Amino acid sequence: MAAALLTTVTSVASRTTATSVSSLTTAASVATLPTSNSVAALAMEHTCSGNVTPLWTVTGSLALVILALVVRTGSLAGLFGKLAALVRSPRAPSAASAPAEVPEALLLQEAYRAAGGPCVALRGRQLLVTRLDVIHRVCHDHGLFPNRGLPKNEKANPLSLHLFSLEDKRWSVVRAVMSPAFTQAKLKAVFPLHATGTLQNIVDSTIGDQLYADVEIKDVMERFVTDDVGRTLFGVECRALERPGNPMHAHCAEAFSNSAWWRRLRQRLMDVCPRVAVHIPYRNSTARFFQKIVRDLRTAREAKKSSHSTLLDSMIQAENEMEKDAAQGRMLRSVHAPQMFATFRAGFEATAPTLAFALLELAHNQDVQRRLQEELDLHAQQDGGDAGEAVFTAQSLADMTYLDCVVKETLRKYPPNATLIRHASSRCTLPGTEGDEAVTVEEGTRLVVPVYAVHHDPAYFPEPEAFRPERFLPAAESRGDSTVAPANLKAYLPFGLGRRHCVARRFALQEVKMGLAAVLHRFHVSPCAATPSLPPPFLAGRSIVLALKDHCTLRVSPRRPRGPEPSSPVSTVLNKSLP
Ligand code: HEM
Repeated sequence: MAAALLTTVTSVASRTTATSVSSLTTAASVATLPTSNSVAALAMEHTCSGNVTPLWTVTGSLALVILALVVRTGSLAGLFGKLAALVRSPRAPSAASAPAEVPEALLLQEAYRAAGGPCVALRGRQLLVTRLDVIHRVCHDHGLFPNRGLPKNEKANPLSLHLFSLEDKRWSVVRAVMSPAFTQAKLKAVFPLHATGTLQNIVDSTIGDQLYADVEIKDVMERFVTDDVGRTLFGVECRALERPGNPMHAHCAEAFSNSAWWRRLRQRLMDVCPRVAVHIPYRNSTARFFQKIVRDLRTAREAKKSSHSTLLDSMIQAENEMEKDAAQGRMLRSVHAPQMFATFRAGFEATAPTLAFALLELAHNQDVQRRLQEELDLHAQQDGGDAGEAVFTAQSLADMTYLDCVVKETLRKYPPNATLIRHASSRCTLPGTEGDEAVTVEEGTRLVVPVYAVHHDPAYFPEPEAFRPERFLPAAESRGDSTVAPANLKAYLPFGLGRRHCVARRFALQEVKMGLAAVLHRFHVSPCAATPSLPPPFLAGRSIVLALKDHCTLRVSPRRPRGPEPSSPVSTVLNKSLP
């Protein structure tokens, strides 16, 4: 079945474009390279890999860009100044390792620390919101700050129609359709489908007969979440764990990478001239890839070959219910592929890094790892099996307090979405507090919430650079450990706030816990010569996502004898369409 789906997905790509197979190979080869951009950068920088964009579109767009820059800078000299700045930019390839390369989260942290009031003006029409009460006010005021206001061009990039960038009415319709897919009941139903058995087997086979193996854990986790999201949310087997370079994984990796020059140019132009930047055409084999998969899945679902109700089922059902409102039905139909793409990419950009950061910390903090493994062993026994398989029920996962603390502490120290963004829909005033003057916010201003800086503020989380899961223990279980004061928990924002908070929060937590439990119940992790020290270097660039700059290699050794291989619980619904 693995090979079958792989062939399907490849054939989807190969029918799409003559060059897409080789482009997938290229994409596969960058799958383990440092990445950049974000779920949100989906909106800022919707990237697609694949076939070569016609020369005339590139030329035309460049001419347009140059013209717009001349207009904007006022003169040719000004334009050359801007271009020189672009070339000197820390993100230009020639300056890839320039010392000036600072991740955005750290730049915002500097501004946050230096701030004297509740807001600090940033470049362009942006305000950094630094005070907690103002942050909460902004994020909860859906009337004044309903959207993120991210630049987009839906025509040039059909994948941009995902929930993160949708606005107003379209956002509320799609959000209402997606939310029920992440209820407690739905998550319980998909519980047995998590790809944890495959994850254990892959690590196992990497170690083979040796005592240990040095494993690039970031790549393994990216492939795990690709398989996991495929199974649990879409009912498909992606087999990314078994087949590195699998097209689904490759498309996500390529979309997340910053390797193409035109993508870097577009990204730089977003700073200077966003309205022009969004007109630089996108390559869209990734869009066609996801559109084709959605079509195939739709056909399979209609023929009732589905094994369980998926996120896509919810979307199709909602679309069918919109018969009375044809325009809305059409709108929903047009957003299936973007949601699917964004869902896979969110796993890639948020869930997988969380797993990698957690394992990196646990490798460096052996006492924390030991305590967590004691808890895992205890619950595995209670669940009736300790033969080397991670046997956890939904209930035992919910009962593991220390696992919960480890995940919370990981997300505090390394919030994958290191910045929240809101866009002022009209002119308004944020009332001053604690003696500060009120701040007037002009319509169209972007409000920036520096989550990373808040999470590292010792006023809320003492010794913020220490990895101390105990700080999140419930008071009754803290055994004298100092825990976060309830008032300071308002500073904990890994999934955002208000009506635009992460729609998949519960699912993401379940997936991270399942992944961690699977690895640590069976294996022990420790640092090796190639392991990054703490804090690890972060990827630089204009991105709201906090990502590891380099590989994350850890020494992994088995804790006990290995168990039998589990079989797949998911019917491969794409199977019939395979050659
Ligand atoms: C550890 C994993 C994850 C973290 C820490 C995370 C965090 C976030 C954050 C901070 C936001 C912005 C919230 C705001 O602006 O207030 C967000 C939005 C979003 N996330 Fe997640 N996320 C994670 C995983 C996922 C996954 C796996 C999915 C998809 C299945 C997902 C789908 C989304 C969507 C669609 C939005 C936009 C929501 C909207 O605008 O209505 N996230 N996420």
